[in-house]
Parts: sequence; C-alpha cells; structure tokens
Amino acid sequence: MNATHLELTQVGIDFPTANGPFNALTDVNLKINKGEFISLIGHSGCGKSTVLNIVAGLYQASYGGVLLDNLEVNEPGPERAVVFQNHSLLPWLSVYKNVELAVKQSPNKRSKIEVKEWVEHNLDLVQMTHAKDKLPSEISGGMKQRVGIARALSMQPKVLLMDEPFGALDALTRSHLQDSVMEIHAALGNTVIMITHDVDEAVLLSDRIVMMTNGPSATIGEILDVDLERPRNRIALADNPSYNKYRHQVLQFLYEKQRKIEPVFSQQKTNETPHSNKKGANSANNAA
Ligand SMILES: Nc1ncnc2c1ncn2[C@@H]1O[C@H](COP(=O)(O)OP(=O)(O)OP(=O)(O)O)[C@@H](O)[C@H]1O
Repeated sequence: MNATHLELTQVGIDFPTANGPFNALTDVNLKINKGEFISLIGHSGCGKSTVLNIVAGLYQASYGGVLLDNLEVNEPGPERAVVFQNHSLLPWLSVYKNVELAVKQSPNKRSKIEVKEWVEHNLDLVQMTHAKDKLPSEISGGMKQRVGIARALSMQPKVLLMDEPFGALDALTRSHLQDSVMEIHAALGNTVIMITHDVDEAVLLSDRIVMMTNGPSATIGEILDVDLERPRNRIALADNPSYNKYRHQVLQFLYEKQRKIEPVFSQQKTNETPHSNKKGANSANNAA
C-alpha cells in the first residue's frame, strides 16, 4: 500500500459562466496510494464533486492533470467507477439485471455462466442476493445504494469514487452501509475516494481525510492521517482518545479555520449574496 497510483497535479478548473470564467478549483495536488481510503470534506460548494468528476473523467481540468498508474485521465473509464448519492439504477430492470448490465459492458469478456456467477458474487458482497429479482421501486433507499455499490464493484474498478454515497439515508441504514463498505474495502483493497459532509463518517472510514478550503479557487487546506487500527468498530471508537482527537481536528478545520458564515434567509433577500462571508451574518447554515 505504498506506490502512488493516482496523482492529481496542480489541478484547477474554470467554469464558463455568463459573467466570465469562474475559477472553482486551483492547485489541487494529491498523491493516493493503492488501496487507500480517502475522504474529501469541506463546506458546501467548495468543489468536492468537481474534484471527483475530474478524477472520473466527467470534467476536464483547465489546469494540471490526473494520472492513474501513469496514464493520463481525460475521459470516463471502467477502471474508475462512480457511486452517486442518489442511486442511478435503471428503474425498468431488476436488481440482478442492473448489475448484469454493468458486467456485460465491462472490458472483461465472460461466458454466460461466468457473468451469472460474477453478478451473484457482487450482489452477495452487498448482501442483496435475496432481492435480486425485485425492481428498484420495490426496495428501500439503502438497498438501492447497496445495488449501486455492487454495480460499481462488479466493474472491478481500480478506483471507486463515491459522491456522498450515504447522504440520503437514515442514520441506522447509513451505519449498516458504512460497516459493509469497510468490510468490502478490507476484502477487495480498492482505492476509494469518498465525498462526505459527515465528520464521524470521514474518521471512521478513512486512511486520510482531505480537507478543502472554501471556494472560489478552492484547494486542499489540510490532509489528516487517520492512524486507527482496522477493522474499526464504531462503538469501541467512541471512547478512543485518538478517534476523538481526529474528529476534533476536522471540526476545527471546518468551523474555525474555514468557518463559513451564510446569511439567514431574510438577510439574503435584502442585502446579502449567497455564500457571503460578511461578518455578523447569522451562521444558520454552516454544515460542511
Ligand atoms: N458546470 C458548472 N458550471 C459553473 N459552475 C459550476 C459547475 N459545476 C460546479 N460549479 C461551481 O463550482 C463550485 C464547486 O461546486 P461543487 O459541486 O464541486 O461543490 P461541492 O463541494 O461538491 O458542493 P456540495 O457539497 O454542495 O455538493 C460551486 O461554486 C459551483 O457552483
């Protein structure tokens, strides 16, 4: 787990807008080792999804670039699978067929029986075999997210990119799925980049937490090494002084160093712009 296999160098992006180019990201430098679990955290609108989309090849960086195993990333590819917050399953296909579609599209050529075995194996990994014949509309949000993860894993990606994968789930489902992701990561050793707004989730799951500054021209502010033994148990960690120290460091970054004060609605209507940092505005919405 020590050879750099994903490298972002001087990555920046300008989005064209009606008022001219908007510099969302600047000078993003990050080296990620094989098998590392990285979380990206930062206030809303700082550019986390933009970083992920550049690594996914969905956005092209205006400056700098991304290398995966020394090959330049400039378009989407099966070696970088994405799991979105809101599952993106095809509603007319069963759970099984949704995963099968990804397996059939993967560059690995498999016989019919191999496809079946591989789909079943991946559904098994996320404990969804029991619902394989159901349609997405017949299963819960957490289950859909499990299928989305199975579909991504079935492509055997080198890098799994997850954009707030548990953001839309209730706390209990979220915890179950976090535990599953930790088990899968331990078993498969994929490199993972996950966006989260949840400090506890970041500390629980990550090897490193990449903390981003507020935009525009956002960049990496600090990187925190989370040196907690695996497998990790959320209940045991609650009393672990190191766990609490890491939590505190992330909170301090977000709410002291990168404190973001947003106007309350009434002020916003009268004299403030969204994302204003003006002093004295009420901090009604400063969640990361
Ligand atoms: N296609 C686009 N065109 C113009 N501006 C964009 C585009 N995509 C993102 N932006 C801007 O770039 C900045 C970063 O957006 P991004 O979605 O990456 O932030 P984020 O940290 O993922 O936000 P959130 O946590 O709310 O999802 C924001 O100011 C956003 O408005």
